Amino acid sequence: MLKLENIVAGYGKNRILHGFSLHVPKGGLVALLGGNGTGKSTTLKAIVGLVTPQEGRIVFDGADMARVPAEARAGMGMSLVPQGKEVFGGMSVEENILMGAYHRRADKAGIAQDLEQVYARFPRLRERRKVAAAMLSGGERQMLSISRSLLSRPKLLLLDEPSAALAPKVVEEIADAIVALRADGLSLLLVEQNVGMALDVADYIYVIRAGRVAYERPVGDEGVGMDELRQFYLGGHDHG
Ligand SMILES: Nc1ncnc2c1ncn2[C@@H]1O[C@H](COP(=O)(O)OP(=O)(O)OP(=O)(O)O)[C@@H](O)[C@H]1O
Repeated sequence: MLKLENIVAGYGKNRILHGFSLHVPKGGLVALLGGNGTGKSTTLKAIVGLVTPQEGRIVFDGADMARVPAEARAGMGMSLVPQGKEVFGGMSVEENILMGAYHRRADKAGIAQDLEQVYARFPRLRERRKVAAAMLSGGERQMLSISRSLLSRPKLLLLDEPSAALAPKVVEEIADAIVALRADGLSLLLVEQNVGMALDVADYIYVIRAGRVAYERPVGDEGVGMDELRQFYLGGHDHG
């Protein structure tokens, strides 16, 4: 679904990614872990086209993204749920969700169907659909951001630290929602600082450090474990 090959990217002369590679298979749930300022958000920006790589290749659903502008990438089926849980506070929950369908606003029947699906997945949003989004809790805002992305009917969902600043119980709810989306056939790239949550949901883990892959492993019986990962994640020693 998504392949990053030796991406070199940054801001002006400030290089952040130094040959970063990553693969999200169709239907896969891949987690990208790393500390503050290691290049996780920059990776997501490169994928959606907000940062242009100086070197390397991004292939999405079989197409080279080099000449595809950011606006076109959303229409091709990738959607970013940005960090920060930003919502349009003065607009209702439903109006916020519907903004995700802006590029296909003529498809009234399809949009109604997708809205129904999103409400079935997040009943709390249905209950609060008329409420101003500013009134929502952090967890509800995260659900709203995910729902807005889903209204664009993505093939690949990119999530930037969905667990940030949420209580453990709410993180569990978000994790359950992510697993359910994957069960529906969506491919997901989850950027996280919450190692436990990532290990619970992902089937493959990358750790980024200083703009490079420091560690990568499948999750599971014979794959990566919490102790091992913690050692790499917290900066024990470099790999490869
Ligand atoms: N728009 C920008 N212009 C210049 N430098 C930037 C810009 N955005 C990010 N950076 C720098 O790039 C580096 C990597 O940032 P990035 O946001 O990719 O890190 P991150 O791994 O997502 O960290 P965090 O978990 O804190 O969000 C940081 O040193 C940051 O200061």
